[in-house]
Amino acid sequence: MLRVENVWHVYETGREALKGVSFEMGEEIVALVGPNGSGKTTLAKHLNGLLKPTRGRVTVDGMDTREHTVAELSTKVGYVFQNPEHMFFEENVFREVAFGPRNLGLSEEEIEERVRWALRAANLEGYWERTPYSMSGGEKQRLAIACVLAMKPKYLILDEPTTGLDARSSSSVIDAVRKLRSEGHGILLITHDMDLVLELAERVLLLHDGRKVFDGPVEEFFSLELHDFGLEKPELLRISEGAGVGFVRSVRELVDALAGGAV
Ligand SMILES: Nc1ncnc2c1ncn2[C@@H]1O[C@H](COP(=O)(O)OP(=O)(O)OP(=O)(O)O)[C@@H](O)[C@H]1O
Repeated sequence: MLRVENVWHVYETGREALKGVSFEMGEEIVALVGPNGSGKTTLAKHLNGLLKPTRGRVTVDGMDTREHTVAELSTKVGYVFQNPEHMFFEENVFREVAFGPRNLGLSEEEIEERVRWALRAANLEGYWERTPYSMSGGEKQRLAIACVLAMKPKYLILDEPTTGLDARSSSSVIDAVRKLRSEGHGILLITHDMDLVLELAERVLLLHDGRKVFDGPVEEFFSLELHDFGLEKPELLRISEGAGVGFVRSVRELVDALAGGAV
């Protein structure tokens, strides 16, 4: 369980980026949303100890982040940053994914097993010899996920994992996230993409000016006045509501609902 208890974060500039945020998450897909500057990144960085609370407490499966190093916490919480291409420096995918486990001092056999597993989970089987810089945006995004997964973290933080990707690449990333969820990982998705929230999230956490203003199911989130938070309802929902169908999560559900209504 990731547990955030009444966390305040004040940067050296005096900026109060988090003002008493509390939440918990387990093995689920939670979308962390909110306007620019609302505190999403600041909150996410508390979950793997990159930032420590000014006040309050953060625990990762009972480990207080103040009492553990980022290296220790990174085996529990993996953070995939935005624009991951700047992360790669090895000559091939195998070496890139093996880098983290190698630093853990694991045997060559165990390293290879982890790389194999991580590449499979990220839908990158058969990419061992590829050079990271020759890969597409979607492949790089999945490679970044594989690198973090090879540390076998229980929880994953994904920062805008589909931004800038075409539909096909996005859906590979989405498939990879679903697969991880079904294998017992908890995933925190930081995003401005409301279509992605609708498609993938099980729960939504909305921040506004450093405060948690909503924490609940996706359907309830989309019934909020999202304009007040600089967010837009997905087109799919606007169409389904216009058609009198109500809440749907995919084009397929919309079509089924319309077909059902017509019978
Ligand atoms: N290192 C820092 N020093 C001082 N202030 C910071 C620092 N990092 C972030 N802030 C401020 O803290 C507030 C929250 O920033 P944060 O990056 O957490 O927001 P965000 O919701 O992730 O925004 P975005 O959607 O733009 O990525 C903002 O006002 C930001 O300017």
